[in-house]
Amino acid sequence: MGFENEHIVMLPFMAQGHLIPFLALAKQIQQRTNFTITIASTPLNIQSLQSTMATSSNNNTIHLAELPFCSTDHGLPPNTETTENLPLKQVVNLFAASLSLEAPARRLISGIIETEGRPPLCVISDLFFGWANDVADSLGTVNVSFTTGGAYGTAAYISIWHNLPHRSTHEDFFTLPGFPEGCRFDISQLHPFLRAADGTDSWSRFFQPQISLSAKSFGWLCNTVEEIEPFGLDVLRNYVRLPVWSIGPLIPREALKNSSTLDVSVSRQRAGKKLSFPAEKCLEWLDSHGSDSVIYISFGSQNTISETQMKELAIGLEESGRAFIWVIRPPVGFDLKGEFRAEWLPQGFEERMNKSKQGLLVHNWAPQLEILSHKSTRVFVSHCGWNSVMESLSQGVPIVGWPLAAEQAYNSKMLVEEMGVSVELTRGAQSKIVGEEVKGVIDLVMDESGKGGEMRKSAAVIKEKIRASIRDDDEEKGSSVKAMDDFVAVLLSKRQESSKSSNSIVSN
Ligand SMILES: O=c1ccn([C@@H]2O[C@H](COP(=O)(O)OP(=O)(O)O[C@H]3O[C@H](CO)[C@@H](O)[C@H](O)[C@H]3O)[C@@H](O)[C@H]2O)c(=O)[nH]1
Repeated sequence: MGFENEHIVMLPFMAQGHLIPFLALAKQIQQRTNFTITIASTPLNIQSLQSTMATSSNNNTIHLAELPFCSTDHGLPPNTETTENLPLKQVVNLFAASLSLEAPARRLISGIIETEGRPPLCVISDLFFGWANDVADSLGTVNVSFTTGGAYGTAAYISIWHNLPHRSTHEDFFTLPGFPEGCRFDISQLHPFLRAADGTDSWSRFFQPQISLSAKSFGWLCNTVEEIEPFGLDVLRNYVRLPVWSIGPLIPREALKNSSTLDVSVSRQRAGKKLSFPAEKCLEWLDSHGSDSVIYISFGSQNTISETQMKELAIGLEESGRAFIWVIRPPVGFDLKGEFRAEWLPQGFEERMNKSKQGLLVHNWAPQLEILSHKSTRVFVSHCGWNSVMESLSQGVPIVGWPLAAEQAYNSKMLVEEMGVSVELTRGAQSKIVGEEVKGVIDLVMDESGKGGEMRKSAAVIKEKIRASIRDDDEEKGSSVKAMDDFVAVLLSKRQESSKSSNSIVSN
């Protein structure tokens, strides 16, 4: 049986922070093995992936398949198929709606079996799609869960959902099953939805069963690197008791070379996004600033901060006198797709920043990886979404954390305590923060002789470890390359075993 004819079906959750690494994973597996990959998602996500792939080469064996989905059937606004632009309180409806993909996914895989005469080698499903285990199992294949988060953050997040540890503490902190006793988590590191969770609310009703089902998968893939998260991987492996292959970073290889700035076409090949501001202009703006002088600020694809916080962040940035690029969206409580209003910022802020060239406000979406890889970028003020973390560290850029939701607070904790590459400015969209504190943290991280210099050195070490993990030459293979090879070999030997046993059943 020719292994080159193998087929893998991928089922990503509907969010940019998941679709981007899923597509990168598909490309990596495809380039390494020549397998056929089918990524299946809802129609609008498939359209967006299609436009992404139209700009990149070498994807002739990555197929896209639509799974029928109508957002209004699930109480979501019309044409809403991702978390982007969806207020956080409605994101839970999208999670619940994702359960409706089980039946079409099953039909899709059955169709593949009919055409190819055998089941796909495996299904790779999002960690949040535990239902894919049952689909794979009943159709004669295996499901592998892919966490688009890091090991530490994922371990903390799943343990919190399983155990709801805050329900049994009266303190401001809690310990977490799976983590050593001495590793304490603060109640403020729980998003208000999680703090209110008691097992009967709509978030718990989705996460608890889906994560438990994913813990029954054949194994897990994790978008991290063995050498940068030894502790997190230990905790995760002990907790799920499954093979966990760390195959990150899922970042275009062009961004991991030692040359300088990336070509702007990379962002078009990643998100299929229409950049609201020409990417070339961002890079020109960065070119006009000195090396290591610019602060980059972004809260990912789906989070935003409050109006008061936005004003204070603006005040702090202006008073710091430092150059910055800020990817800015309407604050919490406003239509995220709507026009940006100047009243959300201090009076005359954007004009002053444009005129003095101190700051560039990019509305909605920026070419993030290109900005991070530019020599002028010095530090990233980030919500600590895992893709942002990996992108920043792969460029040796230290982080100022402002975690907002999901597992971001645990990513931030790990960046501070385990890696020493970050300081946390504040957490949540409800915290009180004043401009002076923002300025204080900026001064701290820009100071090369103190904390800022230490963070930068640690980030440079992590960058080298990330780059070494993808080394793939005759002398040496990096850990992520070995993990990917091992993952594929294990699946193929499972396939051989099952075809041997079905042959022996036939001959008996
Ligand atoms: O203006 C922008 C904003 C984002 N991005 C890209 O979009 C992705 C954003 O991903 P991430 O940083 O992980 O943030 P989220 O979109 O918030 O990601 C979700 O998914 C992640 C992976 O599971 C989780 O770690 C986060 O908590 C969760 O919110 C990254 O690749 C960015 O480069 C851009 O290119 N331009």
